[in-house]
Amino acid sequence: MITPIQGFSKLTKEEKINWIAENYTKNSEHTKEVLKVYWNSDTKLQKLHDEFIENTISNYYLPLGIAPNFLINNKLYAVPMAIEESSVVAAASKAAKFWLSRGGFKTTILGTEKVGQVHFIFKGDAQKLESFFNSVKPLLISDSNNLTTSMKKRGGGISKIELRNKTTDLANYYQLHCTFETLDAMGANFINSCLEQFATTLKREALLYSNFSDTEKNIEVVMSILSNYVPNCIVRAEVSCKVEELNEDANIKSSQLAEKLVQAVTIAKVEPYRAVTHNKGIMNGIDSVILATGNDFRAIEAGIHAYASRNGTYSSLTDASIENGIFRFWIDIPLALGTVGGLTNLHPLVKVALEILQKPTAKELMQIVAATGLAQNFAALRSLVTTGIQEGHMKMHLLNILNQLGATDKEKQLLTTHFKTNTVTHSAVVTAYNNLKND
Ligand SMILES: CC(C)(COP(=O)([O-])OP(=O)([O-])OC[C@H]1O[C@@H](n2cnc3c(N)ncnc32)[C@H](O)[C@@H]1OP(=O)([O-])[O-])[C@@H](O)C(=O)NCCC(=O)NCCSC(=O)C[C@@](C)(O)CC(=O)[O-]
Ligand SMILES: NC(=O)C1=CN([C@@H]2O[C@H](COP(=O)(O)OP(=O)(O)OC[C@H]3O[C@@H](n4cnc5c(N)ncnc54)[C@H](O)[C@@H]3O)[C@@H](O)[C@H]2O)C=CC1
Repeated sequence: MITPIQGFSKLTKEEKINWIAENYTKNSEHTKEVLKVYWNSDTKLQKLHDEFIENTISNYYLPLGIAPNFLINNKLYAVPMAIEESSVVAAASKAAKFWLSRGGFKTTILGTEKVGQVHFIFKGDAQKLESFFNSVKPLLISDSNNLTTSMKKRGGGISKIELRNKTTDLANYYQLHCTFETLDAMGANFINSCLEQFATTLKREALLYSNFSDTEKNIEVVMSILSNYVPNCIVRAEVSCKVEELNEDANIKSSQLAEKLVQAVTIAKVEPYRAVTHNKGIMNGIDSVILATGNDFRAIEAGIHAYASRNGTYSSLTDASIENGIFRFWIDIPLALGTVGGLTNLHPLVKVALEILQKPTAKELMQIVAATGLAQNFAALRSLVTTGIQEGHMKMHLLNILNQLGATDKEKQLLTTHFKTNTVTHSAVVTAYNNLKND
């Protein structure tokens, strides 16, 4: 029987591995071997990775691929993508190549505002709180000067602090709703440090405020934390061309393709079941660049899905139109990204990815990520409304199936050739593999 363990965090890495392998896996020697195969032979590099998180036992690899030919605002990028799913990098590459000869992607930063909140309980007169807040506001700013000096020198810092009365949602609930400019940093640690200082000042000054009653003096701060919902940290990416330029696909007229693409987007705007999958396709592109560049994909995912629901129903992140013979396809997306801080200056592969992207600022990275998400959606929709998704996706997935079957290099070569002219399905690959084995 497995029993709980005390002090797991204090064990050495070797001891942790022994404990987990012996208690939770059938063949502990095999488990230990697998975990160790993934260690880096460079012990210094391995130690760096061990120290990124806690209780590390091994590394978890994801492939890093490249989608070339992204023309974004007339600058040519090769986009690094870290992802486990076949056909995603191919799809982004195909879409980038398609738009390369049609003017490329045009992107615009619509805002860079980050948000953080001090959530607190105040039992008393809302108007007195308002007067107190107005008197204490300069102190909130000046008490955090030591935290904000460098950011201000760079051109950023605290943009605004507002008092928000939320008592109609929850009794006695108020917020300091604060906005920040964090430039090339995602800003979580900067914002959280500022908010915790605001909370300290708020509580301290309330105790000294003579207009408050004893109850009112005791402001209860519940928590101080940034928000990952950043509807004003937004980038737009778009592509457009004459309808007749949508002319690469056999078996469909360009005008018909344009209409079907618009219909596909319209369905995803009105039907949440479809919108979720539609946006999943967009996130294939977004997450993989976020991961490759060492950004926080949980923060990005949470913020984007909240934005997709901002009108009360989960809806498409992309938009499409046909006007005056021009097909236009675009995305507005919230992205709080960093090109300094976090893992960005620590993880050697992240540094390479950022170098491949020509060492972008956070604003440039927002534009690259948005263009990749848009490209991914274009590729998926183009497949969905023409051949169906399986044709291209399964073509890319073929090697995974052959690897699962244990095919040799020679067998893979023969079967890849066979499937150039035959439809890939899981059962067709198993049959072809068995036939080859029995020959
Ligand atoms: C898969 C393709 C690209 C094949 O497309 P194809 O037309 O068979 O490709 P091709 O062999 O004619 O090559 C054309 C270009 O595609 C790219 N390409 C082609 N093959 C490769 C490869 N092996 N490695 C790298 N790049 C590749 C590459 O850019 C290449 O140009 P080249 O490099 O030759 O100058 C196409 O069918 C496609 O775009 N399909 C969409 C696939 C997709 O969206 N996958 C995501 C996973 S499915 C999903 O999760 C999302 C979804 C679909 O549910 C979202 C939604 O519902 O909206
Ligand atoms: N809810 C969330 O999303 C939370 C996320 N996090 C984590 O916080 C990390 C990101 O926090 P950050 O504060 O961005 O990183 P960080 O703590 O590494 O700080 C980055 C620092 O870089 C400095 N800097 C140098 N050059 C700069 C420039 N050009 N522009 C702006 N700053 C510059 C600034 O002092 C800035 O504070 C991520 O790892 C994230 O996962 C942490 C807590 C909560």
